[in-house]
Amino acid sequence: MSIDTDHIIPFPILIGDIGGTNARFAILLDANAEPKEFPIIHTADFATIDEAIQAGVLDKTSLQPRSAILAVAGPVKGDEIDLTNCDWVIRPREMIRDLGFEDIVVINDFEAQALAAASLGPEYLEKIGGGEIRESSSRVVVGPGTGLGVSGLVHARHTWFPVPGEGGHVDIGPRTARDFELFPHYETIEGRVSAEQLLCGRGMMNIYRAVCQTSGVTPAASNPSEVTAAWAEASDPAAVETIELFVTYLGRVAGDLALIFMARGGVFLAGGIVQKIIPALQEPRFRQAFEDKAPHSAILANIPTFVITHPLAALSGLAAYARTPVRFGVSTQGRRWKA
Ligand SMILES: Nc1ncnc2c1ncn2[C@@H]1O[C@H](COP(=O)(O)OP(=O)(O)OP(=O)(O)O)[C@@H](O)[C@H]1O
Repeated sequence: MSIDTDHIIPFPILIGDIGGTNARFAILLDANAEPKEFPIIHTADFATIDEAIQAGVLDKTSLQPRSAILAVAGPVKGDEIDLTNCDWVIRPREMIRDLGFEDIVVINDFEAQALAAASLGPEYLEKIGGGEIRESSSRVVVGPGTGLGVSGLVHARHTWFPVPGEGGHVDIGPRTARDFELFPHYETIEGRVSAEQLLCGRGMMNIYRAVCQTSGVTPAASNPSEVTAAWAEASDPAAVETIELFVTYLGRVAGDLALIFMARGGVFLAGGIVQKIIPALQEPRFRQAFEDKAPHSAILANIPTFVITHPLAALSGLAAYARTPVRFGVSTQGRRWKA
């Protein structure tokens, strides 16, 4: 990985977190200012990202951003960046020409989550279980959302290096007697139960259907929010078991990822779903699954786990990077365009 030595990104900087459903924007006037946030934009309301930026940001302020740092769900390759789960295509050269930017950087949304995990204060972290952060040790971010995002975060030479990967697609296997009943009922991807098959919105429904099937009950909930609502009200035993299994599997996978990165700096759970099930994560089963890693249970017991509770975590990670890019080893090679 080669690191761009040209660290200066000129202010004011537009930062944007472009998800499948929502796009969130803010402008940073300078390195010390708080980001000026704009109302969340539904991607479906605009045909192109350029129109969304024009109407949702530029028309609403007299500030003219000189640069943009955008985080997108999907791989950043070439001069035309397609977004997963949304029709927008990012064409940085056209944005420079039509919207007046001088400098555009596009990174992956999970790298932005990793930047947040490196920079958020304790007021935005809900601790689950024991262990203490070891400063300057590696960290891991795991985020069940539309898919299962994973990123490592390595500290070296006074710099945080996000390590984007496809860790959400590792295998997950049965452990308990109940797992052995359920696993044959889980929908697979080409015959495989990958972590993402269980740990995302779609994955929650996969678990729920298998629980209903093996318990001989008709599913009452038809989407993840109905499952979490029924769990919160304790109105549907299958939904309650689904969330218990969801947090157990999340603990199992988070523990594996912590071992891989030797993440003594902590494991950070990101995304909208975990924020809705914090009480379930606070019950012992999440940490039990996380620490159940013989012969290394003692190591895991000392690794802290957190839910990121910041409502705009990716944007806050981008703001930290925009303020002092030199603190972060974000490779911009092939992902930066200048006028
Ligand atoms: N109340 C809820 N409880 C559980 N899951 C939910 C709830 N609301 C939405 N979801 C699920 O969360 C997933 C979306 O996750 P998240 O909100 O983290 O967004 P994302 O993947 O970052 O995408 P985007 O940024 O495009 O909105 C979807 O699968 C959705 O069904």
